[in-house]
Amino acid sequence: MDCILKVEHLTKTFVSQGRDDYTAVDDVSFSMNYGEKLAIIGESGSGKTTIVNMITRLLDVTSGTVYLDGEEITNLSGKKLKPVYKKMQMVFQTPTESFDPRQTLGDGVAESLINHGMKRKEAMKEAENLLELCGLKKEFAKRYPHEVSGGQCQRAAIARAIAIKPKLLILDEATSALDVTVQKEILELLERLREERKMSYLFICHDIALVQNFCDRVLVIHQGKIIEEGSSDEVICHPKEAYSRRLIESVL
Ligand SMILES: Nc1ncnc2c1ncn2[C@@H]1O[C@H](COP(=O)(O)OP(=O)(O)OP(=O)(O)O)[C@@H](O)[C@H]1O
Repeated sequence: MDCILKVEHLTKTFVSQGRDDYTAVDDVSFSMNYGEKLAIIGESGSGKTTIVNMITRLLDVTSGTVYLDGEEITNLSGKKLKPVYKKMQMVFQTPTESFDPRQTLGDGVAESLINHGMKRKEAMKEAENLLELCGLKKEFAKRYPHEVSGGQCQRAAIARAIAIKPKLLILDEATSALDVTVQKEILELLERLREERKMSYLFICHDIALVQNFCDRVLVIHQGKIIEEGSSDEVICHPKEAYSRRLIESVL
């Protein structure tokens, strides 16, 4: 298989007592090539995070199939997910919340290396190197999450996500909280890592300019369905669907 990620007929229906069933994701299929930068755009509530949560196995699928690097991962759980998370990592919007406040950033980055078999001393050294690679001085390894800025914490979150050399990074609004300069630096860092490590990026993003400048391809989601897909330039400059046009006009 020549794609890092392939999802087929992915569907999620939320069933809660006393409420009507709600299908948040409805028969979504797409694939991503190695080294590709794909964006999913859609208004709030359209199902983007639900798709990501199913891909990352934070949420069970109602139906459909997920393949990562040629292997089906749809129903894996527990220990079987360890090799999956070696290939796929996530970066979220609020990095401060994803680090343990009682641990230094160095400990946070080293943790995943230790979990994957590296000795602690070696992992701490590697954590410093990773922080440096992500544009933070080694000293930041000794700082706690509340002692750094949002942008610095996001760099540390990227350092942690790339520590075990994943092939796919999923970024859910990962640069939304950052100012334009920091955002630009982080995107440059991601591009460098992509070239060096052939990584693929799945972006969940409201920032159309970022999608156009950074991503190769875009999926437009409306009410849980893909309603349009194509190259970033095609979809953003010449959307075919009225919904895509409205969405793009509303955020530009
Ligand atoms: N656990 C749940 N139970 C019931 N409905 C849910 C649950 N989680 C999400 N939903 C609903 O599913 C729909 C899709 O939500 P989702 O979080 O995937 O949207 P989104 O596109 O990521 O939105 P945003 O851009 O605001 O993060 C929403 O209508 C949401 O209310």
